[in-house]
Parts: sequence; structure tokens; C-alpha cells
Amino acid sequence: MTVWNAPLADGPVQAVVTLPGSKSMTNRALVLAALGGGPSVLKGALRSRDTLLMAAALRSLGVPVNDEGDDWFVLPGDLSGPATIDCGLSGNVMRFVPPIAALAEGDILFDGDPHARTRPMGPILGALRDLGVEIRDEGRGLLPFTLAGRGGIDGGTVTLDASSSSQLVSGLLLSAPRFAKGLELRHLGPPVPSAPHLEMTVQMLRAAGAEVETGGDVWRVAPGALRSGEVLIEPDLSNAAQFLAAALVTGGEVTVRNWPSVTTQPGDRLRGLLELMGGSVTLAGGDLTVRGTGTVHGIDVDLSHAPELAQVLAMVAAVADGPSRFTGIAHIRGHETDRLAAIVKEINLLGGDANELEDGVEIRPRPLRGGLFHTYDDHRMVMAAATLGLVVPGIEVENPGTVGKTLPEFVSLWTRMLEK
Ligand SMILES: O=C(O)C1=C[C@@H](OP(=O)(O)O)[C@@H](O)[C@H](O)C1
Ligand SMILES: C=C(OP(=O)(O)O)C(=O)O
Repeated sequence: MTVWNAPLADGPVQAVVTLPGSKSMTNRALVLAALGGGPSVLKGALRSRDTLLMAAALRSLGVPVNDEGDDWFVLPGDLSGPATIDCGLSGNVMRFVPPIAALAEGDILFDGDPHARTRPMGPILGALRDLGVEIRDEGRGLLPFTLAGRGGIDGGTVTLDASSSSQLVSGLLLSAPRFAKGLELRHLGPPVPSAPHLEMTVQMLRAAGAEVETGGDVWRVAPGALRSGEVLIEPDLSNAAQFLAAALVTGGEVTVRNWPSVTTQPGDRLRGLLELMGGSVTLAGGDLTVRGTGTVHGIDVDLSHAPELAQVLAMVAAVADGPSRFTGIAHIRGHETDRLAAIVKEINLLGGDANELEDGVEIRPRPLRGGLFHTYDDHRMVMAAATLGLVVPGIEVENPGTVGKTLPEFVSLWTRMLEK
């Protein structure tokens, strides 16, 4: 175990931050480029564990991906197996790659980190089986499994329950233009979380030339060629959460550069959420600035649209002037760790007062003390711990390197943010 002493802010944080590319956009762009008809270049791609795993997965299926420079090049060709895919702990890799593997020939083995073997896969494996794909998973509906690629998928109509992750839908949609008959996908069950990420899938498919119709819980993708070319990746707005929260909890001012004026990223919801929590938020000329007054308000919000923000917002809530409730996020028990349990446990270990709800968490602020903050191989727990560490002396963050999943340079960006 390594430990990082989270720096305490010695006053209001004043900083301007530039963030690397979005994980979700980079991984979608890689997939669409791999399924395209010619060479593509990704500008501003994120270099992190999850995107390097995606690039490696596509390479294993016969698609050359050059990720050496700032621009990433993808040269699609015939998809081929046999192969072994390491999903790491990436939900994107484990949900987006199996449908591509079914387009290749040969046995393709999927596995990942120990915790990855607990993340929901059953509905997408069931849907692929309904589409005629042979998958051997010993009936578990989880990693590891072997998919027997037959060089194509006929496609057609399929129904699944995607209430445990929007990625179960996105994964099928992204490859659907390459199914012989396209795809009509229906969700049946409790609501699908992360609507902005579904919209991101639809918009990126359309930008690549796919015909996609959506309405309610039904998505239709027509068969057809995907356009190749240049794709511009936006900065990762979910990873802006902790930097903007720093302004709020210290009563400072933080600007994140290159904020898109229109975006499907759920991190854009930070603008409204941080305002509700007491910040003043302005977006001008591509700069998103949050100013804190020193007072932080508790909030009661449904976070089902932006579950990636839960941990950082929970830490802000822990130092607010009143109680908070974050609901609509039952499914984050199936993320990198059981995030509801992790949030509650860590706040309470530091002397706080939090409890789990069926679909969220409740936090009542109380004076907190320092101590070891466990991070459960979850990048967002590290970034949440750092946020709290700005105002609670003595927070020791377990395994800070976990941030490599989506933001390897987190500690240096954080340290720089605090330099006067
Ligand atoms: O499609 C995507 O890129 C993602 C969708 C969301 O998954 P869930 O719907 O499982 O929350 C999000 O939490 C994850 O970090 C990335
Ligand atoms: C849930 C997350 O990641 P993924 O599902 O892509 O592993 C996340 O980054 O918060």
C-alpha cells in the first residue's frame, strides 16, 4: 500500500486548470474508428489505463492503433481472433468490446481485475446470445468468458434490462452499424442510468455517419458504413469535479479551460450542481469558473444523470452547512467498488455521519478528523479524498496511483493547483 498525504489548502484556492481528454469520448472514438472504413485520427485523446486498455483490445482484434503521440491513429481492417482481452477494471472495455469481438473470427477470452469479475455483464451477454453469438461463461453472466467469434452478427431485435449500467446499451449500439440487419434494442426494467452517456453514444454514432433513431427505451441503428476521419476529444468534465469543488470548499476561484459550450458529457451538470451547493458559476469564452463564498450548502438531488460525480459531491456535502441526499444511483454499487458503501464508510471513519439509502446516500455534516482514507482501487475515491483533504487536516489517501484509470497526472495537477 502507498499513502499520499492530501495537501491542506492554506487559504482560498485560486487556479486555472487544463484537463486531458474525456475517457468516455476517447473510448467511443476508438471503437467507431476501429469499425470505420478508413484511417482515423483522434485529437486530444486521453492517455490513461482505461483508454490504453481499449487501444490494446482493438489491437488484439487486428486493428492497428498508434497511441504514441498526442494524436492517436487507427487503421481499421479485417477483425480477427483468437485473442485475449484484458478489461482491467474498465466498464467501457468490458461492455464495448464483446460486440466487436463477435464480428471477428475465433475464440476471444475476456477477463480483468479481480473486482471486474463482479461488475454486471449478464444483460449484454444475454443480448448477444439472443443475436446468435456463442458465449461460454459457465452460467455466471460475469467476466471471465469466452466469446466464439463467427465473423459477423446478423442483428435484428433484442431486449435487455440495462438498469445496472447504461454501458450495456452503448456497447451494443456502437457496433450495431456493422450488424448485417442493424439493431433494434429495447430496454425493459427500472430506468437506465447515465442518460447523457447514452446521448453521447447516439451523437458520436451519428457524427460517424450512422443512422440512429431513439425514443423512450428503444434505439434503432441501421446497417451501414461508418465514416472515418478526424475526431476531436473534449476535456474530461467528470474529472473537473474535484478541481471545481476545491473552489467551493475553500471559498476560492478555480477556472477549467476549454469547457465545451455544448456537450453530452455528464460532467457539464457540475455547473448547476455546484451553484446549488453555493458556488457562483460562469462560463465565458470556453472558461468555466467556480467561485466559492466559503459557505457550502447541502442539497437533495437525483444524480442518476451523472453518477460519476457522486463521490466528490459527497465530500463537499460532508463539509456543508446542512444535510444532503444523493439519490437515483443504486447502480453505482456495481462500479469500480460499491461506491455507496465506500462513501458512507470513509466519511464515518473520519468522524462523520452518513448512511446508505436504497438508491443513494445521506450525509449530515459534522466536524471531521484526519486519518487513512481507503480508496478501493477506485480513482474517484482518491480524487474525493483529496477534495476533503483541502479542508480536513491529516487525510492520508490510500494508493493514489489508482487515478491512473482516467487521470494519471492527478497528483501533479492537484499540487500545481495549490501552488501560489
Ligand atoms: O458510457 C460511459 O462511458 C460511461 C457510462 C456510465 O456508466 P454507468 O451507466 O454504469 O454509470 C459512467 O458511470 C461511466 O463512468 C462511463
Ligand atoms: C464508472 C466509471 O468507469 P467505468 O464504468 O468506465 O469503468 C467511472 O469512471 O466512474
